[in-house]
Amino acid sequence: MSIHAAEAASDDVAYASQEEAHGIEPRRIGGTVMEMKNITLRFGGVTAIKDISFDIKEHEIRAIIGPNGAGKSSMLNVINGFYHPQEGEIWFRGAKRGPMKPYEIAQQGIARTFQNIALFKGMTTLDNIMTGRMTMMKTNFWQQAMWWGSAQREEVEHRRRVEEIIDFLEIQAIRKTPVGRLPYGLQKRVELGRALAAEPKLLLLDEPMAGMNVEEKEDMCRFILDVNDEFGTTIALIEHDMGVVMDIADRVVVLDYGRKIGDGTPEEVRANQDVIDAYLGVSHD
Ligand SMILES: Nc1ncnc2c1ncn2[C@@H]1O[C@H](COP(=O)(O)OP(=O)(O)OP(=O)(O)O)[C@@H](O)[C@H]1O
Repeated sequence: MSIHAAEAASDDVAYASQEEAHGIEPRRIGGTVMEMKNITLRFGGVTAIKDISFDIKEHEIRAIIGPNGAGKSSMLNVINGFYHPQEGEIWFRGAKRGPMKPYEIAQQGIARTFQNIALFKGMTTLDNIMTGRMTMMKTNFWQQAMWWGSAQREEVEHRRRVEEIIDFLEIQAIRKTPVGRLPYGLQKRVELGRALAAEPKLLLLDEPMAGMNVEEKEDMCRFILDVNDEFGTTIALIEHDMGVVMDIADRVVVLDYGRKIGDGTPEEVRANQDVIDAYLGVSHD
C-alpha cells in the first residue's frame, strides 16, 4: 500500500472497502491483545505514569502520543518489561502478566525498536537482523559450535527468514554493509528488520520516524503499514509527527504529565479539547 493509499487507513470503512475493491482480504481488527489496567509508575518522587488504562486490539496500529515528558517511553518500557509499575495490571493474550524479564517478554512475542537506534554498528545488516532471531534459537552452544544436525537445519531456516525480511524491506543492496556506514533512515529500517526477525505478535516502535526526511518518512510509513497488512502484526508506536500518526493509526491514546487525556480514533482525538490544550501548552494549574 502506498503512503497515499495509507491516508484512507484512518477511516476503517473506506480502508476495508478499498482493499475489497482490489480483491485483497481486508484487515480485520480483532479482540483485545493487551490490556493495561490502572498502571502507575514512579521514579522516586516523580510519577511518570498515573493510573493509566488502555487496550491494544489484534491487528491494529495503536499510537501513543503526547508532549515531551508525558510518559510515552515509560509506557513502552512497561509494556516490554524494562520497567515494573508499582500499581496496576498488565494482561497479554488473556493472561495476567507477573514481573518478567525483557527476554521472557520477547519470548512471548513482543519486540521493539528504540528511539535512539540500538544496532551493532560494526556488524552487517544481515548479521544485525540475524540477532533478532536469538530468542527463537533452540539448539545449544555446543551443537551450534559443532554445526551438528539440528543446529545446521536451524541456522538454514533462520537465514531463510532473514533473507525474506531483507527482501520485504528492500534492503538487498546493503545486506553486507556494516550498519554504522548507512544513512540514518536505512539504519532505522534495519532496526525494524531486526525486530521483525523475532516474528513478533506485538511490535513496539519508539519514534520510528524521528530524524528522518520526508522521503524516508514516507518509506517507513509504507513499511509499517505493509508489516501490519501482510504479517498481520499488531503495532503500538510512539510518534511525534502528528501527520503520520493521524494517517496510519487506527486508534490513538494521548498522555500528558503522566495522565491519559484522550483515547479514540484519530478524528476523535483531534477534536478533544484536552488534547488541543495539551499541544497548545495550556496551563494545567
Ligand atoms: N529512568 C528514569 N528515572 C527518573 N525519571 C524518569 C526516568 N524515565 C523517565 N523519567 C521521568 O518520567 C517522566 C516521563 O518521561 P518519559 O521519557 O516517559 O516521557 P516521554 O513522553 O517519552 O518524553 P519524550 O517525548 O521527551 O521522550 C519525565 O518526567 C521523566 O523525566
